Amino acid sequence: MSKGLLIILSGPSGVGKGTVCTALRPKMPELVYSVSATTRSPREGEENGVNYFFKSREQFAAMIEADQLLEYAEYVGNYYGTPRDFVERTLESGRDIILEIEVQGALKVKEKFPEGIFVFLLPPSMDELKDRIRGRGTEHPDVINHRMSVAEDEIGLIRHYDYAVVNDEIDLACKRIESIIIAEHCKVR
Ligand SMILES: Nc1ncnc2c1ncn2[C@@H]1O[C@H](COP(=O)(O)OP(=O)(O)OP(=O)(O)O)[C@@H](O)[C@H]1O
Ligand SMILES: Nc1nc2c(ncn2[C@@H]2O[C@H](COP(=O)(O)O)[C@@H](O)[C@H]2O)c(=O)[nH]1
Repeated sequence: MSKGLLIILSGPSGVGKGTVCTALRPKMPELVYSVSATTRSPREGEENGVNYFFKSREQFAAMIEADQLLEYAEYVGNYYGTPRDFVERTLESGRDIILEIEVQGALKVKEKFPEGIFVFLLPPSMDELKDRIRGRGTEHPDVINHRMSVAEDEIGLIRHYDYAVVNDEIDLACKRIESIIIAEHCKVR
């Protein structure tokens, strides 16, 4: 049996990665979604094991020490990482898996899995990005400013990705990602 595809979806905070993944689920029910570990506090409505595995800094450090993370990064004051076992088992079973992660982590995945499919989600404009992250209403204004300043650097690393997808309209962005995955399955390897 051939291995599944590893799809990495990155892009600046607030561009709509989570929204696009949620919209993609009913369209691509066979696609598996990786749940990350983080030291960030849960937002209202977020559930442990569903949105993230919420960890203390000590617990996260223990996961690093035990080599349980495929990649991890510190992002705007918190740690985020991808549990390794789940990703590896999913790929071995022939299923495709998508990681929704920030850019430093994506570049670490690329070192280990250069055959991964690296997709960068772009906002229609930087003003729209700021409106989206503000409009979500989940972060303190200082954190929004910090995330926006990181966003410029993140977009500067787009050359390391295989595909750039503009998230102008959610349905269109989903279709573009769906088309990329279908095309990657048709690729002669
Ligand atoms: N195409 C779109 N048009 C308008 N609003 C959008 C679009 N996509 C997402 N949004 C809105 O933008 C906000 C941020 O989206 P979302 O939380 O999915 O971003 P994210 O990239 O996952 O952010 P983070 O990296 O911080 O987790 C949400 O309020 C969402 O409803
Ligand atoms: N390197 C990783 N980045 C991750 C992971 N899981 C999520 N993220 C990214 O962190 C930022 C902030 O997320 P938020 O939920 O606090 O808004 C965002 O870009 C996520 O995509 C991970 O496992 N590794």
